[in-house]
Amino acid sequence: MTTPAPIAVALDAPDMETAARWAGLVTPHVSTVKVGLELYLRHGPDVIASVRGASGVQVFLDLKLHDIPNTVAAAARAVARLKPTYLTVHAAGGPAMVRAAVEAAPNTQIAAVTLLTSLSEADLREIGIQGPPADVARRMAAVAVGAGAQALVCSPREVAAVRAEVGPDVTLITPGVRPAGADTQDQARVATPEDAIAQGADLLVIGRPITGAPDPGAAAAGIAAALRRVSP
Ligand SMILES: O=C(O)c1cc(=O)[nH]c(=O)n1[C@@H]1O[C@H](COP(=O)(O)O)[C@@H](O)[C@H]1O
Repeated sequence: MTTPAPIAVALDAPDMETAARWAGLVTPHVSTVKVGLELYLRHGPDVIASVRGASGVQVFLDLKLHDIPNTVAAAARAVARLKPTYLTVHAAGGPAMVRAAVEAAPNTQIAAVTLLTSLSEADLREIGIQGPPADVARRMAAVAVGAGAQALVCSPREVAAVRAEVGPDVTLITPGVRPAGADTQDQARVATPEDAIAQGADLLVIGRPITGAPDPGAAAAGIAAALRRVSP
């Protein structure tokens, strides 16, 4: 039995049955499954037990909390009892907000999202964020880690810059991952799974390239095998 690959499969499904089926198919091959807004807003906490099953797979709860510190602390406390391995917040909420989440969920790694992978450089200019994405991601990363975040979410294009900023002890998580030749869909700053690992990512978030495949289990196994070839 090979070790599961450092992949979090984004279970962006319309219903719990589909999510649980995908989780069952990919779980032998990957370390983690991710529950996001669509599933959590539809089904609430029940979805966590459903995708976790009996497998012991790690659960990543991606709610991207972003509000005043008091509200984020209360929300983080409310989901901490579900024991997710990771919980996302937006780094742009600022240091007091990130710290509030960290303190409210001491047994969960708070993963601060630096800069959404769907934003292009033109989008960033339009919303008034100046400078190359790597510089912006580094600044966000430094603030979030200074506030106690144990993990960061960034594009694989910026993961090397973020690693240089925060050092080896922070878990770097990269969505915006597409196998060579795959459709990028609404993702703007992407790289292949092999490149993301080579640039220093610890955990790759991959959704539609796996869940949209005719056989999600085989797709996950294929990407896991490709990763083992670059990082045995
Ligand atoms: O926090 C995230 O997981 C996240 C941050 C980010 O910057 N970009 C991003 O795509 N994600 C999530 O990662 C997943 C990517 O899914 P695919 O584009 O289908 O591979 C989705 O569930 C997104 O919500």
